[in-house]
Amino acid sequence: MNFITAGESHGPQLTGILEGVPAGLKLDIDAINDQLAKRQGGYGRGNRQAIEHDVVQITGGVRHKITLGSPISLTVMNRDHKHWNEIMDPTAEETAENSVRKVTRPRPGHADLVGGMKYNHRDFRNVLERSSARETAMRVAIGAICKQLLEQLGINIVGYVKQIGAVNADVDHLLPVAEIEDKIKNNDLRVLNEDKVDAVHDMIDQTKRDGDTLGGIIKVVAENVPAGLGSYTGWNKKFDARLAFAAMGVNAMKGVEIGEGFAAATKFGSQVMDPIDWNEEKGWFRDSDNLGGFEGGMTNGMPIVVQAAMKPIPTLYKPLKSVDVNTKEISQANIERSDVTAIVPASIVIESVIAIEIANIITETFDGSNMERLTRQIKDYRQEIKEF
Ligand SMILES: Cc1cc2nc3c(=O)[nH]c(=O)nc-3n(C[C@H](O)[C@H](O)[C@H](O)COP(=O)(O)O)c2cc1C
Ligand SMILES: C=C(O[C@@H]1CC(C(=O)O)=C[C@@H](OP(=O)(O)O)[C@H]1O)C(=O)O
Repeated sequence: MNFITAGESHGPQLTGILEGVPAGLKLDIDAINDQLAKRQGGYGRGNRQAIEHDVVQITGGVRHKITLGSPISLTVMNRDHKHWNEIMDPTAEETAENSVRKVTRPRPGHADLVGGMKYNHRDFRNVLERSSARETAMRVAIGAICKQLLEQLGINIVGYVKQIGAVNADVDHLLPVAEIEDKIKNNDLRVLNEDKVDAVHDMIDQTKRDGDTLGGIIKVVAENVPAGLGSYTGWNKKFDARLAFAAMGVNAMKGVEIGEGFAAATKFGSQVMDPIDWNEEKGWFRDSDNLGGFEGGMTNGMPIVVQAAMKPIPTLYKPLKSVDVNTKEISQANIERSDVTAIVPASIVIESVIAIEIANIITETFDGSNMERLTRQIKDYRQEIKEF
Protein backbone atom coordinates (compact mmCIF):
# COMPACT_ATOMS: atom_id res chain seq x y z
CA MET A 1 0.00 0.00 0.00
CA ASN A 2 1.26 3.43 -0.85
CA PHE A 3 -0.17 6.92 -1.12
CA ILE A 4 0.69 10.38 -2.26
CA THR A 5 -1.13 13.66 -1.80
CA ALA A 6 -0.96 16.93 -3.72
CA GLY A 7 -2.55 20.35 -3.42
CA GLU A 8 -2.03 23.72 -1.78
CA SER A 9 -4.07 25.04 1.12
CA HIS A 10 -5.78 27.79 -0.91
CA GLY A 11 -5.43 26.08 -4.28
CA PRO A 12 -8.41 24.54 -6.06
CA GLN A 13 -8.39 21.13 -4.35
CA LEU A 14 -6.52 18.41 -2.52
CA THR A 15 -5.78 15.24 -4.46
CA GLY A 16 -4.76 11.82 -3.19
CA ILE A 17 -3.87 8.51 -4.79
CA LEU A 18 -3.93 5.36 -2.67
CA GLU A 19 -2.66 2.14 -4.20
CA GLY A 20 -2.70 -1.37 -2.80
CA VAL A 21 -6.21 -1.51 -1.37
CA PRO A 22 -7.56 -5.04 -1.91
CA ALA A 23 -10.35 -5.51 -4.44
CA GLY A 24 -13.80 -6.15 -3.04
CA LEU A 25 -13.78 -3.71 -0.12
CA LYS A 26 -17.25 -2.21 0.19
CA LEU A 27 -16.84 1.47 0.92
CA ASP A 28 -19.12 3.53 3.11
CA ILE A 29 -18.70 7.01 1.58
CA ASP A 30 -20.67 8.66 4.40
CA ALA A 31 -18.21 7.23 6.91
CA ILE A 32 -15.32 8.86 5.00
CA ASN A 33 -17.15 12.17 5.11
CA ASP A 34 -17.88 11.71 8.83
CA GLN A 35 -14.16 11.41 9.46
CA LEU A 36 -13.55 14.57 7.40
CA ALA A 37 -16.21 16.39 9.43
CA LYS A 38 -14.61 15.25 12.68
CA ARG A 39 -11.25 16.62 11.51
CA GLN A 40 -12.91 19.99 10.94
CA GLY A 41 -14.27 20.15 14.45
CA GLY A 42 -12.85 20.88 17.86
CA TYR A 43 -12.69 23.84 20.19
CA GLY A 44 -9.96 26.34 19.38
CA ARG A 45 -10.09 26.23 15.59
CA GLY A 46 -9.78 29.41 13.50
CA ASN A 47 -12.28 30.78 10.99
CA ARG A 48 -11.17 28.66 8.04
CA GLN A 49 -13.39 25.78 9.13
CA ALA A 50 -16.48 27.98 8.82
CA ILE A 51 -15.69 28.27 5.10
CA GLU A 52 -14.78 24.66 4.36
CA HIS A 53 -17.18 21.76 4.18
CA ASP A 54 -14.93 18.82 3.39
CA VAL A 55 -16.51 16.16 1.21
CA VAL A 56 -14.63 13.44 -0.64
CA GLN A 57 -15.02 12.75 -4.34
CA ILE A 58 -13.81 9.38 -5.55
CA THR A 59 -12.65 9.54 -9.14
CA GLY A 60 -10.95 6.18 -9.70
CA GLY A 61 -10.40 2.67 -8.38
CA VAL A 62 -13.96 2.17 -7.13
CA ARG A 63 -17.09 0.96 -8.93
CA HIS A 64 -20.56 0.84 -7.37
CA LYS A 65 -18.91 1.61 -4.00
CA ILE A 66 -16.62 -1.44 -4.21
CA THR A 67 -12.85 -1.19 -4.63
CA LEU A 68 -11.41 -2.66 -7.81
CA GLY A 69 -7.87 -3.32 -6.60
CA SER A 70 -6.61 -0.50 -8.81
CA PRO A 71 -5.28 2.83 -7.44
CA ILE A 72 -7.99 4.87 -5.74
CA SER A 73 -7.99 8.58 -6.59
CA LEU A 74 -9.67 11.07 -4.31
CA THR A 75 -10.28 14.79 -4.22
CA VAL A 76 -11.44 17.24 -1.56
CA MET A 77 -12.28 20.75 -2.78
CA ASN A 78 -10.97 23.87 -1.04
CA ARG A 79 -14.02 26.12 -0.76
CA ASP A 80 -11.77 28.97 0.37
CA HIS A 81 -10.12 28.88 -3.07
CA LYS A 82 -12.80 31.18 -4.45
CA HIS A 83 -11.32 33.95 -2.27
CA TRP A 84 -7.85 33.17 -3.62
CA ASN A 85 -8.77 32.47 -7.22
CA GLU A 86 -6.30 34.81 -8.86
CA ILE A 87 -3.56 34.64 -6.24
CA MET A 88 -3.46 30.82 -6.35
CA ASP A 89 -4.30 30.20 -10.02
CA PRO A 90 -2.04 27.32 -11.14
CA THR A 91 -2.17 28.28 -14.84
CA ALA A 92 -2.25 32.10 -15.11
CA GLU A 93 1.03 34.01 -15.39
CA GLU A 94 2.09 36.20 -12.49
CA THR A 95 0.94 39.80 -12.87
CA ALA A 96 0.97 42.90 -10.64
CA GLU A 97 -2.68 42.17 -9.73
CA ASN A 98 -2.29 38.54 -8.70
CA SER A 99 1.12 38.97 -7.08
CA VAL A 100 -0.24 40.16 -3.75
CA ARG A 101 -0.48 38.94 -0.13
CA LYS A 102 3.18 38.03 -0.19
CA VAL A 103 4.66 36.64 3.01
CA THR A 104 8.15 38.05 3.62
CA ARG A 105 8.49 37.92 7.42
CA PRO A 106 8.85 34.18 8.21
CA ARG A 107 7.01 32.76 11.22
CA PRO A 108 9.20 31.03 13.82
CA GLY A 109 8.16 27.38 14.11
CA HIS A 110 6.56 27.19 10.67
CA ALA A 111 8.30 25.94 7.51
CA ASP A 112 8.51 29.46 6.00
CA LEU A 113 12.17 30.41 6.31
CA VAL A 114 13.89 27.07 5.81
CA GLY A 115 11.46 26.09 3.05
CA GLY A 116 12.17 29.43 1.35
CA MET A 117 15.93 28.91 1.63
CA LYS A 118 15.72 25.36 0.29
CA TYR A 119 13.44 25.98 -2.70
CA ASN A 120 14.51 29.60 -3.29
CA HIS A 121 11.08 31.06 -2.59
CA ARG A 122 11.29 34.67 -1.44
CA ASP A 123 7.51 34.80 -1.13
CA PHE A 124 6.96 32.38 1.74
CA ARG A 125 3.40 31.82 0.55
CA ASN A 126 4.97 29.33 -1.88
CA VAL A 127 6.06 27.34 1.17
CA LEU A 128 3.17 27.78 3.58
CA GLU A 129 0.55 26.80 1.04
CA ARG A 130 1.91 23.26 1.07
CA SER A 131 3.35 23.06 4.59
CA SER A 132 -0.13 23.95 5.87
CA ALA A 133 -1.95 21.16 7.64
CA ARG A 134 -4.80 21.61 5.19
CA GLU A 135 -3.18 18.61 3.49
CA THR A 136 -4.13 16.42 6.45
CA ALA A 137 -7.73 16.41 5.17
CA MET A 138 -6.55 14.09 2.40
CA ARG A 139 -4.64 11.87 4.83
CA VAL A 140 -7.87 11.56 6.82
CA ALA A 141 -9.86 10.59 3.70
CA ILE A 142 -7.25 7.94 2.88
CA GLY A 143 -7.15 6.85 6.52
CA ALA A 144 -10.94 6.47 6.52
CA ILE A 145 -10.70 3.92 3.70
CA CYS A 146 -8.01 2.05 5.65
CA LYS A 147 -10.14 2.18 8.80
CA GLN A 148 -12.96 0.49 6.90
CA LEU A 149 -10.60 -2.20 5.69
CA LEU A 150 -9.45 -2.79 9.28
CA GLU A 151 -13.01 -2.82 10.61
CA GLN A 152 -13.89 -5.62 8.22
CA LEU A 153 -10.98 -7.59 9.68
CA GLY A 154 -12.22 -6.92 13.22
CA ILE A 155 -9.63 -4.25 14.05
CA ASN A 156 -10.89 -1.03 15.64
CA ILE A 157 -8.95 2.15 16.15
CA VAL A 158 -9.60 5.51 17.79
CA GLY A 159 -7.60 8.67 18.48
CA TYR A 160 -8.44 11.02 21.32
CA VAL A 161 -6.97 13.98 23.18
CA LYS A 162 -5.10 13.10 26.35
CA GLN A 163 -3.71 16.52 27.21
CA ILE A 164 -4.17 20.13 26.10
CA GLY A 165 -1.41 22.50 27.09
CA ALA A 166 -0.53 21.52 30.65
CA VAL A 167 -3.97 20.05 31.44
CA ASN A 168 -4.16 16.25 31.46
CA ALA A 169 -7.75 15.15 30.73
CA ASP A 170 -7.15 11.39 30.44
CA VAL A 171 -8.37 8.62 32.73
CA ASP A 172 -5.79 6.44 34.47
CA HIS A 173 -6.55 3.13 32.75
CA LEU A 174 -6.86 1.96 29.17
CA LEU A 175 -10.47 1.75 27.97
CA PRO A 176 -11.80 -0.40 25.09
CA VAL A 177 -12.10 1.48 21.77
CA ALA A 178 -15.94 1.42 21.79
CA GLU A 179 -16.00 2.96 25.26
CA ILE A 180 -13.52 5.66 24.26
CA GLU A 181 -15.60 6.50 21.20
CA ASP A 182 -18.71 6.73 23.32
CA LYS A 183 -17.14 9.08 25.86
CA ILE A 184 -15.40 11.46 23.45
CA LYS A 185 -18.40 12.03 21.22
CA ASN A 186 -19.96 14.02 24.05
CA ASN A 187 -17.47 16.87 24.04
CA ASP A 188 -15.72 19.11 21.51
CA LEU A 189 -12.28 18.37 22.95
CA ARG A 190 -12.35 14.59 22.39
CA VAL A 191 -11.23 14.07 25.99
CA LEU A 192 -12.21 11.25 28.34
CA ASN A 193 -12.37 13.31 31.52
CA GLU A 194 -15.37 15.55 30.94
CA ASP A 195 -14.78 17.32 34.26
CA LYS A 196 -11.86 19.12 32.63
CA VAL A 197 -13.80 20.45 29.62
CA ASP A 198 -14.92 23.82 31.05
CA ALA A 199 -11.48 24.64 32.41
CA VAL A 200 -9.87 23.79 29.07
CA HIS A 201 -12.40 25.93 27.16
CA ASP A 202 -11.49 28.84 29.45
CA MET A 203 -7.79 28.20 28.95
CA ILE A 204 -8.19 28.20 25.16
CA ASP A 205 -10.27 31.41 25.26
CA GLN A 206 -7.68 33.13 27.45
CA THR A 207 -4.84 31.93 25.23
CA LYS A 208 -6.63 33.38 22.22
CA ARG A 209 -7.06 36.74 23.99
CA ASP A 210 -3.33 36.65 24.77
CA GLY A 211 -2.52 36.15 21.08
CA ASP A 212 -0.90 32.84 21.99
CA THR A 213 -1.38 29.16 21.10
CA LEU A 214 -1.47 25.67 22.65
CA GLY A 215 -0.38 22.13 21.83
CA GLY A 216 -1.10 18.85 23.58
CA ILE A 217 -0.86 15.07 23.59
CA ILE A 218 -2.87 12.64 21.46
CA LYS A 219 -3.45 8.98 22.25
CA VAL A 220 -4.39 6.35 19.68
CA VAL A 221 -5.60 2.87 20.60
CA ALA A 222 -5.99 0.02 18.09
CA GLU A 223 -7.43 -3.25 19.33
CA ASN A 224 -7.68 -6.79 18.02
CA VAL A 225 -4.53 -6.38 15.92
CA PRO A 226 -3.10 -9.88 15.40
CA ALA A 227 0.25 -10.72 17.01
CA GLY A 228 3.30 -10.95 14.77
CA LEU A 229 3.04 -7.91 12.47
CA GLY A 230 6.51 -6.46 11.90
CA SER A 231 9.76 -8.22 12.72
CA TYR A 232 12.70 -8.20 15.11
CA THR A 233 14.99 -9.51 12.35
CA GLY A 234 16.07 -6.10 11.04
CA TRP A 235 15.98 -2.46 12.12
CA ASN A 236 13.80 -1.48 9.19
CA LYS A 237 11.26 -4.24 9.81
CA LYS A 238 10.21 -3.08 13.27
CA PHE A 239 6.60 -2.04 12.97
CA ASP A 240 6.58 0.22 16.04
CA ALA A 241 9.21 2.30 14.23
CA ARG A 242 6.94 2.63 11.22
CA LEU A 243 4.12 3.86 13.41
CA ALA A 244 6.44 6.44 14.96
CA PHE A 245 7.47 7.60 11.48
CA ALA A 246 3.86 7.98 10.38
CA ALA A 247 2.92 9.93 13.52
CA MET A 248 5.97 12.19 13.28
CA GLY A 249 5.02 12.87 9.67
CA VAL A 250 1.98 14.79 10.86
CA ASN A 251 2.41 18.57 11.06
CA ALA A 252 3.55 19.93 14.41
CA MET A 253 4.35 16.57 16.05
CA LYS A 254 7.48 16.69 18.19
CA GLY A 255 7.39 13.36 20.00
CA VAL A 256 5.96 9.86 19.77
CA GLU A 257 5.67 7.22 22.48
CA ILE A 258 4.61 3.58 22.28
CA GLY A 259 2.71 2.45 25.36
CA GLU A 260 4.12 4.01 28.52
CA GLY A 261 6.96 5.43 26.42
CA PHE A 262 9.13 7.92 28.32
CA ALA A 263 7.37 7.15 31.61
CA ALA A 264 8.59 3.51 31.38
CA ALA A 265 12.15 4.78 31.56
CA THR A 266 11.56 6.03 35.11
CA LYS A 267 10.22 2.72 36.48
CA PHE A 268 11.56 -0.71 37.44
CA GLY A 269 11.36 -3.56 34.96
CA SER A 270 8.92 -5.40 37.20
CA GLN A 271 6.52 -2.46 36.87
CA VAL A 272 6.79 -2.21 33.10
CA MET A 273 6.95 -5.69 31.49
CA ASP A 274 3.57 -7.23 30.75
CA PRO A 275 3.23 -10.71 32.34
CA ILE A 276 2.43 -13.50 29.88
CA ASP A 277 -0.84 -15.35 30.35
CA TRP A 278 -2.90 -18.01 28.58
CA ASN A 279 -6.39 -19.46 28.79
CA GLU A 280 -8.54 -21.71 26.64
CA GLU A 281 -10.92 -18.97 25.55
CA LYS A 282 -8.47 -16.23 24.59
CA GLY A 283 -5.28 -18.16 23.91
CA TRP A 284 -2.15 -16.04 24.60
CA PHE A 285 -2.49 -12.63 26.22
CA ARG A 286 -0.82 -10.25 28.70
CA ASP A 287 -2.08 -9.13 32.10
CA SER A 288 -1.21 -5.50 31.32
CA ASP A 289 -0.28 -3.40 28.27
CA ASN A 290 2.48 -1.07 29.44
CA LEU A 291 4.49 -1.76 26.30
CA GLY A 292 1.65 -0.59 24.05
CA GLY A 293 1.21 -3.86 22.17
CA PHE A 294 4.82 -4.26 21.00
CA GLU A 295 7.73 -6.58 21.75
CA GLY A 296 10.69 -6.90 19.40
CA GLY A 297 9.12 -4.45 16.96
CA MET A 298 6.23 -6.90 16.50
CA THR A 299 2.63 -6.57 17.57
CA ASN A 300 1.99 -8.92 20.51
CA GLY A 301 -1.80 -9.05 20.21
CA MET A 302 -2.49 -6.53 22.96
CA PRO A 303 -3.95 -3.13 22.05
CA ILE A 304 -1.51 -0.88 20.20
CA VAL A 305 -1.12 2.39 22.09
CA VAL A 306 0.61 5.32 20.41
CA GLN A 307 0.96 8.77 21.90
CA ALA A 308 2.01 11.87 19.97
CA ALA A 309 3.05 15.24 21.37
CA MET A 310 1.97 18.27 19.35
CA LYS A 311 3.77 21.56 19.78
CA PRO A 312 1.69 24.75 20.09
CA ILE A 313 0.53 26.31 16.79
CA PRO A 314 3.42 28.39 15.39
CA THR A 315 1.43 31.35 14.02
CA LEU A 316 0.94 33.85 16.83
CA TYR A 317 -1.45 36.80 16.76
CA LYS A 318 1.06 38.43 19.09
CA PRO A 319 3.97 37.57 16.82
CA LEU A 320 7.57 36.84 17.77
CA LYS A 321 10.64 38.47 16.32
CA SER A 322 11.46 37.84 12.69
CA VAL A 323 13.43 39.43 9.87
CA ASP A 324 12.06 40.64 6.54
CA VAL A 325 13.64 38.52 3.79
CA ASN A 326 13.96 41.50 1.42
CA THR A 327 14.90 44.46 3.65
CA LYS A 328 16.61 42.41 6.40
CA GLU A 329 14.87 44.69 8.86
CA ILE A 330 14.18 43.18 12.28
CA SER A 331 10.42 43.06 12.59
CA GLN A 332 7.56 40.83 13.72
CA ALA A 333 6.58 37.60 11.98
CA ASN A 334 3.69 37.64 9.51
CA ILE A 335 0.28 36.83 10.90
CA GLU A 336 -1.78 34.35 8.92
CA ARG A 337 -5.29 33.37 9.97
CA SER A 338 -4.79 30.52 12.41
CA ASP A 339 -6.05 28.05 14.95
CA VAL A 340 -5.37 28.64 18.67
CA THR A 341 -5.01 24.90 19.07
CA ALA A 342 -5.54 22.07 16.59
CA ILE A 343 -5.13 19.20 19.01
CA VAL A 344 -8.66 17.90 18.30
CA PRO A 345 -8.32 17.66 14.49
CA ALA A 346 -4.80 16.35 14.98
CA SER A 347 -6.19 13.43 17.00
CA ILE A 348 -8.21 12.39 13.91
CA VAL A 349 -5.14 12.81 11.73
CA ILE A 350 -2.95 10.64 13.98
CA GLU A 351 -5.73 8.04 14.18
CA SER A 352 -5.81 8.07 10.37
CA VAL A 353 -2.09 7.70 9.75
CA ILE A 354 -1.88 4.84 12.27
CA ALA A 355 -4.83 3.16 10.49
CA ILE A 356 -3.02 3.57 7.17
CA GLU A 357 0.14 1.91 8.54
CA ILE A 358 -1.73 -1.00 10.10
CA ALA A 359 -3.68 -1.59 6.86
CA ASN A 360 -0.37 -1.28 5.02
CA ILE A 361 1.46 -3.96 7.02
CA ILE A 362 -1.54 -6.29 6.92
CA THR A 363 -1.79 -6.13 3.13
CA GLU A 364 1.93 -6.80 2.83
CA THR A 365 2.04 -9.61 5.43
CA PHE A 366 -0.94 -11.42 3.92
CA ASP A 367 -2.21 -11.57 0.35
CA GLY A 368 -3.85 -8.18 -0.10
CA SER A 369 -5.24 -8.78 -3.59
CA ASN A 370 -8.84 -9.23 -2.58
CA MET A 371 -10.86 -8.90 0.60
CA GLU A 372 -12.27 -12.41 0.57
CA ARG A 373 -8.85 -14.08 0.56
CA LEU A 374 -7.40 -11.55 2.98
CA THR A 375 -10.25 -12.08 5.44
CA ARG A 376 -9.83 -15.85 5.21
CA GLN A 377 -6.07 -15.68 5.67
CA ILE A 378 -6.34 -13.43 8.72
CA LYS A 379 -9.00 -15.67 10.26
CA ASP A 380 -6.79 -18.75 9.79
CA TYR A 381 -3.75 -16.89 11.07
CA ARG A 382 -5.57 -15.72 14.21
CA GLN A 383 -6.57 -19.32 14.91
CA GLU A 384 -3.01 -20.58 14.36
CA ILE A 385 -1.60 -17.94 16.74
CA LYS A 386 -4.23 -18.76 19.36
CA GLU A 387 -3.35 -22.46 19.22
CA PHE A 388 0.42 -21.91 19.28
C1 LIG B 1 -4.77 19.89 12.07
C2 LIG B 1 -3.66 20.90 12.16
C3 LIG B 1 -3.97 22.26 12.06
C4 LIG B 1 -2.96 23.20 12.12
N1 LIG B 1 -3.30 24.53 12.05
C5 LIG B 1 -2.32 25.46 12.07
C6 LIG B 1 -2.62 26.85 12.01
O1 LIG B 1 -3.79 27.24 11.93
N2 LIG B 1 -1.61 27.72 12.02
C7 LIG B 1 -0.29 27.33 12.11
O2 LIG B 1 0.59 28.17 12.12
N3 LIG B 1 0.02 26.03 12.20
C8 LIG B 1 -0.95 25.09 12.18
N4 LIG B 1 -0.61 23.77 12.28
C9 LIG B 1 0.81 23.39 12.44
C10 LIG B 1 1.64 23.63 11.20
O3 LIG B 1 1.04 23.04 10.06
C11 LIG B 1 3.06 23.06 11.40
O4 LIG B 1 3.58 23.48 12.61
C12 LIG B 1 3.96 23.50 10.26
O5 LIG B 1 3.61 22.82 9.07
C13 LIG B 1 5.46 23.26 10.52
O6 LIG B 1 5.76 21.90 10.56
P1 LIG B 1 6.32 21.18 11.90
O7 LIG B 1 5.60 21.82 13.04
O8 LIG B 1 5.97 19.75 11.72
O9 LIG B 1 7.78 21.46 12.00
C14 LIG B 1 -1.62 22.80 12.25
C15 LIG B 1 -1.32 21.42 12.36
C16 LIG B 1 -2.33 20.47 12.33
C17 LIG B 1 -1.99 19.01 12.44
C1 LIG C 1 -7.03 24.72 6.44
C2 LIG C 1 -6.81 23.97 7.50
O1 LIG C 1 -5.93 24.25 8.49
C3 LIG C 1 -5.04 25.32 8.29
C4 LIG C 1 -3.69 24.84 8.72
C5 LIG C 1 -2.72 25.94 8.80
C6 LIG C 1 -1.30 25.58 8.92
O2 LIG C 1 -0.47 26.52 8.85
O3 LIG C 1 -0.99 24.40 9.10
C7 LIG C 1 -3.14 27.26 8.80
C8 LIG C 1 -4.55 27.67 8.71
O4 LIG C 1 -4.87 28.00 7.37
P1 LIG C 1 -5.72 29.31 7.00
O5 LIG C 1 -4.78 30.47 7.15
O6 LIG C 1 -6.18 29.12 5.59
O7 LIG C 1 -6.86 29.40 7.95
C9 LIG C 1 -5.46 26.52 9.11
O8 LIG C 1 -6.81 26.86 8.90
C10 LIG C 1 -7.52 22.71 7.70
O9 LIG C 1 -7.18 22.03 8.67
O10 LIG C 1 -8.45 22.40 6.91
